Parts: sequence; C-alpha cells; structure tokens
Amino acid sequence: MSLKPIICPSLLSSDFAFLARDSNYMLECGADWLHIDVMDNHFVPNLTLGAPIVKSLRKHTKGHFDCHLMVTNPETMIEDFKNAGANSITFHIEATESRGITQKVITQIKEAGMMVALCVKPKTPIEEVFPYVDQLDFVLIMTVEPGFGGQSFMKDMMTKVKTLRSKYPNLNIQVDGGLDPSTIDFASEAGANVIVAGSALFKPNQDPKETIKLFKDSINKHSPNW
Ligand SMILES: O=C(CO)[C@@H](O)[C@H](O)COP(=O)(O)O
Ligand SMILES: [Fe+2]
Repeated sequence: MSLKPIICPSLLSSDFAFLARDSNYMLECGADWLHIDVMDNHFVPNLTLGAPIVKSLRKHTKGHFDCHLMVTNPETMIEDFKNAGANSITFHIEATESRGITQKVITQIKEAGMMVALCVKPKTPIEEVFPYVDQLDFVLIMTVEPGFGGQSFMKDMMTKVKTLRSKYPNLNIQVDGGLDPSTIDFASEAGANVIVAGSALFKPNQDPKETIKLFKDSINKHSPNW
C-alpha cells in the first residue's frame, strides 16, 4: 500500500479573527486537513481555543478538522469536540498513560465516530505507542516541544520516525513543528507522510500553494524507499 501525502496547515498561525477565511484559503491551496491546536495552559504553557470555536468554524468550512489536544484531561473533551464537528482527535500519551486511561480514551474517540491518534512529545520514547498502534489511524511525533508555533525543527526526532516507519510500513505518520521547505526532506526521507505546518504556510509573502506542492512532491519522492 502506498501512503499518500496529507498536508495539514496549523491554524495556530492563522489570523484567529479570520479563521474561516484562512481555513478555506488553505483548502483552495491544496491542503488536505485543517490542524487545530487545542492548548489548556496546563499541559502546555499556552491557551488557544476549545470546542465552541471549532463548532463556529464548522459552519463555514467542510474541511477535515484534525484536532491536536495538548490538554491534561482529553477524556473530558471528546464529546464536545465530536459535537463541534471534529473529524480526528489526537491526544498526548503523556496525559493519559500514567493514569492508566490511554486505552479508555482511544475507545471513547472511536466510539464517538472519529479518527484517533496518539502523540509523543520530544522526550517520550516512541516505543510507548507500540501497544496501541494497531488501533490508531495515525501517530503524531512532535518535532518541537508542544506549546508554540514558529520553533526550530528537531532533526533528532527523525530517529523515532524511522523506527516507527520500519515497524509499521502502512501507518500514517504525522510530524508537527518546524516543518518548512528546508526541513521537509528530513521528515519525508525518514518516513513521515502527514505534515503539519503553521508558520511556513501562513508567513506573509509566501505562496502556500507552492509550499504545499513542494511538501507533497518531497513525500512522493521519498515514499517508495520507505
Ligand atoms: O502543535 C503545535 C505546537 O505545539 C504545532 O501544530 C504548531 O502550530 C506548528 O507550528 P510551526 O512550527 O509549523 O510554526
Ligand atoms: Fe499541533
């Protein structure tokens, strides 16, 4: 099976006053999913948006909402995000594993009818997700410390991507943080096919259509060698 590139603009870098306009513009430029960073100012030191704003946005776009929950208690938000129109929910294994509820939250998301993914922060070994991978739609490997856009890509995270890719050739692997035209080849060569990018796509004087194409070309070029 060959995996297709999935490009996910991070709305964290959009103009929050014009979320719908910016979301639809990215879809017109060839984006596949809309990446929505949910931060609770507890799991990460930043506060962004929650289900009510996602619900409002849903009235103005048909895009796939790829919700990245950087929150301490993801289990309390699943129903609200489902009702808001979320399509996939990614939660951090660091938020659930120590409480023994990772499996419960995966099941909760699947039963709500959404795609489900687990995410690992840079210091978390990728092996921690192995027991759950067979039930997941994708795995997110952070390539920055979660909390903010515009940080530098952590190239050493590619070891994790390679490990996961060699064990799971058919898995969608997402990377998030610092992806741009100068770093995409490291990610696609290592085996990532789902790319989150905020600043690289929303920066002024950039052509997001061109950048999205460049990302897809890079993945299509490297995926036959995975
Ligand atoms: O989850 C996060 C940050 O925690 C990301 O989704 C960022 O929003 C990506 O932004 P760039 O690094 O591409 O600017
Ligand atoms: Fe994210």
